[in-house]
Amino acid sequence: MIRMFILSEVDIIHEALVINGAVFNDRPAFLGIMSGSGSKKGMVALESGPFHRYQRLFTREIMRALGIGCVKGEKHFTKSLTELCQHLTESTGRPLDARTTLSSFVFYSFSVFFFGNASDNNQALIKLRDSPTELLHQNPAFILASNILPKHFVEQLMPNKKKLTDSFLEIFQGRRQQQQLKDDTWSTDTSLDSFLDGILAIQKQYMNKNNSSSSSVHDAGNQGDGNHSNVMDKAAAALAPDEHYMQMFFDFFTVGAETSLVELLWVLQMVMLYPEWQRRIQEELDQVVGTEDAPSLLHKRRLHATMATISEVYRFRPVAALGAPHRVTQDMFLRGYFIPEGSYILTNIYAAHHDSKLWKEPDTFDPGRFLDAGGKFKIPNRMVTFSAGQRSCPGEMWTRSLIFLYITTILQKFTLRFPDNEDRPDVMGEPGINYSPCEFKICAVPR
Ligand code: HEM
Repeated sequence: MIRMFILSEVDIIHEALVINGAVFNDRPAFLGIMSGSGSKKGMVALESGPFHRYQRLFTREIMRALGIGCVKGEKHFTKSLTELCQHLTESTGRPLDARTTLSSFVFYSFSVFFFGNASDNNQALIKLRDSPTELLHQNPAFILASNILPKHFVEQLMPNKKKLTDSFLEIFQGRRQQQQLKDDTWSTDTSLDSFLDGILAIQKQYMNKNNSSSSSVHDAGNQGDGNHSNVMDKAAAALAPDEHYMQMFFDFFTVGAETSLVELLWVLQMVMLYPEWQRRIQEELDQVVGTEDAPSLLHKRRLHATMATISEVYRFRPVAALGAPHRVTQDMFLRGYFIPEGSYILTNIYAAHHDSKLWKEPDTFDPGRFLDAGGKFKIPNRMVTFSAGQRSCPGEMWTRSLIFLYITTILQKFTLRFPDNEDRPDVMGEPGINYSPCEFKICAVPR
């Protein structure tokens, strides 16, 4: 019998995933079956240990080199934001389905970040952009079936996965051919265009190991321990084949693009349900950014109501409400409870964010809780929207940039309203693998 424990308070989540991370950060095997990867490929279902550490290290290094979370990384969003504003302008205030409208732009931002311009001519990715749900959506029954059916049946149930990973491989190999023409000094230190370029640099570093004594993934992971470097080298060797990277791309796409889209939809819905906060955001955008310049991450520190509203949505409606399952690698006591080896752990992020010991009136949407008496934004430190510890979300900075830039760019130019004569969506949303808002329509009225 496998036991499952659900952690529902921020301190306990922290104690398990951060302080006792070595024991609490493995994944249950069923996740590998669900993602079609097994526990030795990709990132989401990967067993804990050196492979996982190595992937996290180079992911962090590539994100840093791409400037994700800083002004340098804003370029990944520019084109999709311009096209979105054009689309909203052309809609002339007519009701638009929020999900259908936003999804293609968010998925496009995602593919630009991942593949740069290399994605522009790939048919499968163009299709993904045009109808993302068609490619990524899987029947929920599949999740149950994947636990009991043999692997080749599961693959037949996931035809979209094959389409997607084939297109990733095509882009990957095409780009590698182009990059092979470049000289050997090309690495993650040089300016990268996309996550894909970062992966190619990592592969090249591995192949040219003798030249990799300057800043490299191996150095980044080496904390003065010769054995550590050795272990990382072995992990690099095991992960060198392309198929590992294809599964990693697949994991990032399926986990990342949908979750960030859904969180963005929550933010939009909340500013429409609470127009007083929408007005406050617009007023401060007018003061701080004006109407001519594009909002930038540099403005974050001066956009207090904006930051407070986004943070309150992260608290109030965390899209990954139950996190992702963990597996315990040895017998353990946590707060007096005995947790046997092999137990599954879920983090109830929703409950942690609605804990009345930490939050006054937790079921009320109130961005004001993140503002001090002078109206300045107070950085929240009791939230786990992106989880915590070695398995915490590697896409956090990308998502935070996306949501900030989308909300500020849209509200600088448009006022969002529900269509007249239509019921407001239920703020409780819809439960599911992702905690999503109910369907709603947007009227974007130019300001
Ligand atoms: C609002 C958007 C997002 C939220 C709320 C979110 C939240 C989370 C949470 C709660 C986890 C589970 C962590 C754990 O197991 O303890 C997770 C894992 C993960 N997320 Fe995100 N995520 C978001 C967007 C993204 C994006 C954009 C990407 C990709 C760029 C991404 C990639 C991943 C991956 C690969 C994992 C597995 C990490 C591992 O097992 O080491 N996520 N995310």
